[in-house]
Amino acid sequence: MTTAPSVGVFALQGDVREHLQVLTALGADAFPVRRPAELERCDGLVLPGGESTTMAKLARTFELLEPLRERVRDGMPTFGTCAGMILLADRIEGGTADQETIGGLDVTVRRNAFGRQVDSFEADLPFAGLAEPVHAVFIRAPWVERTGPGVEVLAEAAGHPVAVRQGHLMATSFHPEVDGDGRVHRVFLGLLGG
Ligand SMILES: NC(=O)CC[C@H](N)C(=O)O
Repeated sequence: MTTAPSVGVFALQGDVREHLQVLTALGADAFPVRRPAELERCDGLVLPGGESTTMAKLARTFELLEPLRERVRDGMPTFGTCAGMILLADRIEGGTADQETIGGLDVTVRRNAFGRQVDSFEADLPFAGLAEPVHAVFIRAPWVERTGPGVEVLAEAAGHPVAVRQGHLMATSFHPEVDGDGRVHRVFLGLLGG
């Protein structure tokens, strides 16, 4: 690509720094997003892992929720990881009664799906379009319970989708930012049109 794409990382809560590092290493102009003006600068956005109910509440408080919904609806490439996957989902199971999302991704996501016994685990998963498996780190992770017709499954674990794509939207249940392997982020940057 001729100029580096501007890629924001939602930064009101969650593991922001690791995403910024991976995106920067891949040549993106990566920066934290806490305000609507910062969101306006974004060619693409990452919604990191964290706590999805807290992230949604803070987005509402800081007047980012509606602008986020608008940008996602208007086609901004957006990548949600773990809690970020929950935020992108149109439907949640196991959420709190009043839990809001940004939405846009036609999936039903189950929060904390892998159960208490396996709070966190790691697995090497085949990932559509990548020659070698991805080392996936799951931390109190969701899985995708149901997908709409336009949703492509990129990876699965325990018989459920854990990475999906629908047009300009992409989401993983796991944390591709923690082991320094930039391949999944590179797939996302490919959605920015380069
Ligand atoms: N690592 C994570 O992002 C965990 C997500 C968290 N369990 C939630 O429901 O928001």
